[in-house]
Amino acid sequence: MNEQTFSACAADLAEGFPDAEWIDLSPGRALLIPDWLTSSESAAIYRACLAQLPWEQPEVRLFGRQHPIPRRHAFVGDPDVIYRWSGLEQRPHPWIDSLVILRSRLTAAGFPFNSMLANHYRGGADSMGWHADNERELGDWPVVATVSLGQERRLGFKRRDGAGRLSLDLPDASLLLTSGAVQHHWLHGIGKSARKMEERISLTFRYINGRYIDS
Ligand SMILES: O=C(O)CCC(=O)C(=O)O
Ligand SMILES: [Fe+2]
Repeated sequence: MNEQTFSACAADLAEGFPDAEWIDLSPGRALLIPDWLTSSESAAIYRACLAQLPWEQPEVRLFGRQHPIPRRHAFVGDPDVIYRWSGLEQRPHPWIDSLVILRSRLTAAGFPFNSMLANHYRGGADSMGWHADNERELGDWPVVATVSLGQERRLGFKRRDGAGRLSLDLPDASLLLTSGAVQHHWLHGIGKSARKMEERISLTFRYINGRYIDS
C-alpha cells in the first residue's frame, strides 16, 4: 500500500477516535489510536490468545551462536501464507475467533492483512531487538498494524541513517499503524526494562505476498 493510500485510510479511521495521534517518521508516518479497543475487549482477546495460540520460543542464529528469542511468538495466517523470518520458516496457525474480528475491523478500514505474528513479552526482561519488517514477502510498502494488549511497553524507532530517533509508549488496547516507508528508513525494537512489568501481547498484522505451493 503506497503512502497516499495509507494516509487516506488512516485519516478516515482517525476521525472516529479523537485521541488518535499522528507520528512523524519521515518519509513515512504512523497513526497511534490509544483506545482502539475497549479494555474489556482487550482483556478478552489477551486471554483467548494466551490460551489458544501455539506459543513457541525458537532459537535463532546470532553472531554465529544459537540463542532462544527473548520472548515467545506465534504465527497465524491464511493456509497458503508462509513467512521466512530470521532463517525460520513460519507456517501459519489458523485464525482464532477473536483475531478474525480484529482482522475484519482492519479490513473494513481499508487495511487488508492475511497473517499476524503475535509476540508475548512475559516481563521486562523480554524484548525485541532493532529490526525492520521489510522481508521481500511483505512487498514494497509493508504496512504493519500492531495491537497492544496488557502491559504498556516502549517501542523505540531509530533512522537507519542516524538522522532521527524517537520512542512511543504503546498502551493496552491501542492500535499502531505504520506506513511502508517507515520499514525502509527506520528500525524499531522493544528494549528490556529493569522495572517490574506485567505481561504484554502484541499482535502484528501483515500482508504477505509470497504464496507457497506445497508439492
Ligand atoms: O511488540 C511490538 O510492539 C513490536 C513487534 C514487532 O516489531 C514485530 O513483531 O515485528
Ligand atoms: Fe517489527
